[in-house]
Amino acid sequence: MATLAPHEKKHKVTVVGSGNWGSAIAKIVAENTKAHPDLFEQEVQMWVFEEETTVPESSKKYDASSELSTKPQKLTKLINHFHENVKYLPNIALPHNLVANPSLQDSVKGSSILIFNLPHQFIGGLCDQMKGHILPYARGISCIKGVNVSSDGISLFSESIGAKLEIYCGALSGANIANEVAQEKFCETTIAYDPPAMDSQNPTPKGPTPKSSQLDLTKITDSTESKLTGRKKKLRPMPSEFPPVDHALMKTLFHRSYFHVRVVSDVAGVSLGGALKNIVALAAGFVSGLGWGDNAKAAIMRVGLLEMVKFGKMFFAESVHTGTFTEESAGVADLITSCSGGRNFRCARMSVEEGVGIGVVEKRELNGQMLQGTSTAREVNGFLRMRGLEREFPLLTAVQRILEGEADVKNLPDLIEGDA
Ligand SMILES: NC(=O)c1ccc[n+]([C@@H]2O[C@H](COP(=O)([O-])OP(=O)(O)OC[C@H]3O[C@@H](n4cnc5c(N)ncnc54)[C@H](O)[C@@H]3O)[C@@H](O)[C@H]2O)c1
Ligand SMILES: O=P(O)(O)OC[C@H](O)CO
Repeated sequence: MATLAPHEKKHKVTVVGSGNWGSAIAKIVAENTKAHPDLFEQEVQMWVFEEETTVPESSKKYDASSELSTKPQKLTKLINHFHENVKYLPNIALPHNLVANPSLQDSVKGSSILIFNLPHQFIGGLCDQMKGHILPYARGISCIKGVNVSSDGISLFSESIGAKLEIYCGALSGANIANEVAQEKFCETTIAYDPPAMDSQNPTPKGPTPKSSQLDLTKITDSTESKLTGRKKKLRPMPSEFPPVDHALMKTLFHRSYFHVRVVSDVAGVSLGGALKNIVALAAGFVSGLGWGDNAKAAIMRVGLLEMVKFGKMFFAESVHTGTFTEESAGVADLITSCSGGRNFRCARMSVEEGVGIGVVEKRELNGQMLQGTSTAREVNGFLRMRGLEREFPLLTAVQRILEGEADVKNLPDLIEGDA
C-alpha cells in the first residue's frame, strides 16, 4: 500500500456529550469539518447519553400524525432523523454530517481529536469507559465548566481527563450561552491550548492561517498539567501524517463568523474562569431575586471577579495569568453574560423570588439540563474548608452557606465583606 504524503491523513473529530452546549459545539465543529476537508474527515461523531424522549409539541418537528412524534423514541434516533436535538437544543438545525451515536466506545474509535462537553459530574466515569478505546496520540479539548475536587486536592478537567486517558487536553470556555450561539448570534470564546513541544515542532498546517494577532505560537511551554501529573513522558506525539494540532488548527476547527475564537496558552485560567463564574452567577441571581437591581449585581460581580483571580493565584500560581480573567471572554465576559442570562443566574433568581429550593426550580425549568454552579459551590467549599480558607473567599463561601440554608440572602452585603 502506498504511504501517504505528510499531513495527508485527516483528523477525525468526536464530541463526547450532547446536551445544550454539547450539541451547540458539535454543530460548530461539524460546520468547520465540512468547510475544511483538507484537514478533517467531514463526519463528526457525537456521543449521546441514550434516553427515551418525545418530540415536544412546541417543536417545529412535531407531527401529530407520526409515531415518531407521538410515542417515546430513542434520542439518537430522533437526532439522526430530524437533524435536531429535540430535547436539549430544540428548533436548531444540526449539520447532516453530525452523527449521534449511543455507544461511547464506538463514537471515539479512531478519533484524533476528542471534545469533552457534558455536565462535569459524569466525566470521570466516562473517561474510565473510554480507556483503551481511543487513539493513544489523540488530543482533547474540554468545554466543561467545573473543577475536579477529590481527596488529592483540586484539578482542572483538562488535567484529569489528560491524566486518565494519557493524552494532552486543552480547554474552551467563554461568554457562550448555548442557545444564543446555536442561533448564530455573535460571541467570542477562548481556547487554551498549551501542547507538548513535540507537537509544535511540526510545520504549520495547510489551510487558512488565522490572524497572527490572535495567536501566540511562541508561548508553547511545558504545561503545568504535565508537571503536575508527570504525564509528559507517556504522551504520544501526533504522527506526522496528520496536520499538527496547534493553535492554528484549533482556531480552524472552532472559529465561525458568529463564534470568534482567541487562542491562548493559559489552560488553568480559562478552566477556572468557567468553573468559578457559575458560583458568582448564583449570588447575582440571589440578589436579583430580592429585587435589588443592577447596582447590587455589579457589586457581586466585582467581588466575584476578585475572588476568581485570588483563587487562581493561590492554587494554580505556576500557570494562571491574571489577564485571562480580566481580558478574555473566558473571564470577565463570561462572568457578565452568566450574571445576565445564564441558567445558574435565572434559577437562583427564581428560587429567591418564589422562596423554594434551587433544585426544585432546576427540575421544573431546565427539562433535563443541569446547573453546574450548585455542585461547584459545594465542591469548592469543601476544598476551602478542609484547608481552613473559607474566610479568604467570602463570596464563594456565602453562596454555599445560602444553598445549605445556613445564611440569608439578605445578609449577602455583609457576608461578602467577611463580616457576617
Ligand atoms: N448550556 C450552556 O449554555 C453552556 C455554555 C457554555 C458551557 N457550558 C458548560 O458545558 C458543559 C455541558 O453543559 P450542557 O449545557 O451541554 O449540558 P446540559 O445542562 O444540557 O446537561 C444535560 C446533558 O447531560 C446528559 N446526562 C444526563 N445524565 C447523564 C449521565 N448519567 N451520564 C452522562 N450524561 C448524562 C444528558 O444526556 C444531556 O446531554 C457544562 O460544564 C456547562 O457548564 C454550558
Ligand atoms: O447557563 P449557565 O449558567 O450554565 O451558563 C452558561 C454559560 O456558561 C455562559 O457562558
